[in-house]
Amino acid sequence: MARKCLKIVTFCIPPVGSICIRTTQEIPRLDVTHLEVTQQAKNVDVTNLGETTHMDITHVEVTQETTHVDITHVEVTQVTTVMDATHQNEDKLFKVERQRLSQLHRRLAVDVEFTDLSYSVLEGPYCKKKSHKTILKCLSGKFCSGELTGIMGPSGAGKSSFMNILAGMRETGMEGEILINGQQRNLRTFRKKSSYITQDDSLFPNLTVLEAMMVGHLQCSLTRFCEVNEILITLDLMECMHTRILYLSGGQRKRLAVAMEYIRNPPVMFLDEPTSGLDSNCCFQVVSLLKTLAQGGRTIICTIHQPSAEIFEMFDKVYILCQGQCIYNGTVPHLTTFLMSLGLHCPAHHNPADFIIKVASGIYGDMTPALVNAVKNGMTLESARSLFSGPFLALLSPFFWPGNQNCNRYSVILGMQQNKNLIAASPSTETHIVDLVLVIMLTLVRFVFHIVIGLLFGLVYLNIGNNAQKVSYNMGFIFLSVLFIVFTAQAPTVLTFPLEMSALTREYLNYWYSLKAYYLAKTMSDMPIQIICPIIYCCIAYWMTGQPPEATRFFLFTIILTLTALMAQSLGQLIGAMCKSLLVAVIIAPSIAIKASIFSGFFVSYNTIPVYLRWMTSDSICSPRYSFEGAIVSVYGMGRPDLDCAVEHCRQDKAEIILQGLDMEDAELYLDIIALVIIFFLLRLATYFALRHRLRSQR
Ligand SMILES: Nc1ncnc2c1ncn2[C@@H]1O[C@H](COP(=O)(O)OP(=O)(O)OP(=O)(O)O)[C@@H](O)[C@H]1O
Repeated sequence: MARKCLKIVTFCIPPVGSICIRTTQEIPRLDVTHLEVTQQAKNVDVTNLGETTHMDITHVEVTQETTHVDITHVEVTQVTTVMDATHQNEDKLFKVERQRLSQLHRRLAVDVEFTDLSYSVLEGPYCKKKSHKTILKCLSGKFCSGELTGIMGPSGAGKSSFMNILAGMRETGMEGEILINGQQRNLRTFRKKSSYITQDDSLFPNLTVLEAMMVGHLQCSLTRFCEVNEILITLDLMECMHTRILYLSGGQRKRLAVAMEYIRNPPVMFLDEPTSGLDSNCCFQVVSLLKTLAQGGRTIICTIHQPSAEIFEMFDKVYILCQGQCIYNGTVPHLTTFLMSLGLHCPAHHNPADFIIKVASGIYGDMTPALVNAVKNGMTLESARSLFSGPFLALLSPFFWPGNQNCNRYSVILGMQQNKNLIAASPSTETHIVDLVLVIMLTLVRFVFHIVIGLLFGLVYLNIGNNAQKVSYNMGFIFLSVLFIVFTAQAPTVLTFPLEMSALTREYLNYWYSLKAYYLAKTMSDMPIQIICPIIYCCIAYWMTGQPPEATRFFLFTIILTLTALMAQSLGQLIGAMCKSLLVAVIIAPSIAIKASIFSGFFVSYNTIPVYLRWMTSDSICSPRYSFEGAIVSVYGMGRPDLDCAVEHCRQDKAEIILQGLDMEDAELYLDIIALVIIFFLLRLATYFALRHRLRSQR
């Protein structure tokens, strides 16, 4: 057992509670076997200026009554003698994690400083005048690189709002200053440097863990694969590497969300309650991962609800909120000291994290004004410093408060790392292609459905296409074909954006990709199915129902139905993009299609429609009027010869007469095609802007 003499510069002994010892040199994890102190103390906590050090002190002897002494040395032994098995395992795990993750490249150090930060929102019923509600009040502080900072506070204290403001997710209603590395925050640049992991860890459910990790890198290089492997091993996700996200447990999803951001390697990470819903072991894993990331020089800021004492100790700094105000901003070990200075004594063996939440919740009376004042008067970090009076300690004081030092230290170490390629090439095309492959079953169902309905219509309307006595049935077939294509193309796409909105918001606001890239990918990946399905349907139904056996007519009929599918798909996307509620989108979409069908020209001719409603036939861009007209003209127009008729003086054997009956004798097919193409592009454009507006309004 190696014995070592360490120079301890000082330690303070509060009347009750923990003892804080600080050393001048960097030491590895050590166990102190014997330490003479001057007053009874139950909990002993030792920290130093170097790498995090926890000393387990086995014996504390009280020899004299004083509250403040200088100690010149203390006897220590190397690690492992006192630690129990659990501690040993955790320590080992932590070291392995650190070793693994340290192999991944480091990023630029980013310190986030904020001064007099306030945030207010407008609230009140929709119909009445809204009033201002102040959620955050004059918050100031600095979160440094290399630190794991926890934002704590009772429910409704403003933790999430604070994180949203800091991360740049919200701007409206914000006042105050946010500095990044001492410079005014440029939101766009900062968002590229940071990532935000929301509470609901919105992930694309159909990807496997490995696919989710590989997204964004079109070349699946060996290095990339190794990096991903390392992270998955570290996060204990190897076993579920090929499991779809849909089936992951809550803890696995949380770890994957962190891992996915980690692979981007941003210098700043915000996490909204990363441990919510996790068991203690998972919480430990997640927080120790965050600690490791912080030790790699990143700025890690997360909100956390009542952590266990073990997890609480892992935070370098805590920022505690109560009613939107800061009631503590400092290191974990000093929290009890700070509270004591205000007469709040954390009971022995009591978790300080629980204690402060109880204090903030008013269990010990309304302490908020006193705490807020104490923070404003600099008593968080400063308060404990005041215990170390004397010129000698004043000289050494910069060494005692590693928070400030860390900022500089990591800045120096990491400042040389250039932030070259933070944003991955647009991953969305890949995401959606992978997504598409994964929903192959759904695609197959759609293909099969088009074949089955094509056959069904073909059998029901078998060979009626050239029968003059069954013209009305044939028109029914054409109208039903348009309606079938509209519904099958529109229904799945209505759900697309409402279902993906949270994942899209997270990834877009984290600058994984641009909205253009996402939207283009979405459009491109869906398009082949929307084109192939109508073609399959037409190949079956057109010929079975005995429509004119001419390649041109078949070709034009198919084009009209394909354009109809694309238009309906775009309309579905627009409805989905505009509706915040999935339920509303699902109700609105078929209602619009039904409304449009009335004016399609099948149920009622243009001249029969009341004048004041005629605008709906042409101006309503979602109307299948052009589709129906185009399909009818491709079948009955373009100088079609007379139809077969079994009776003499048949009135429906002339194609022109059929068209006249529908007020379509002057209809031009090319105009219908052009109209459908224009509507398609307009709807796509409108969808893009609707999405953009929705994403921007999230800020
Ligand atoms: N847009 C808003 N309009 C009105 N009130 C709001 C709005 N956003 C937040 N609040 C209010 O601000 C307060 C702080 O909310 P916030 O979600 O930040 O709290 P929190 O500390 O994260 O709570 P929890 O721990 O329960 O998630 C709450 O009282 C909440 O009702």
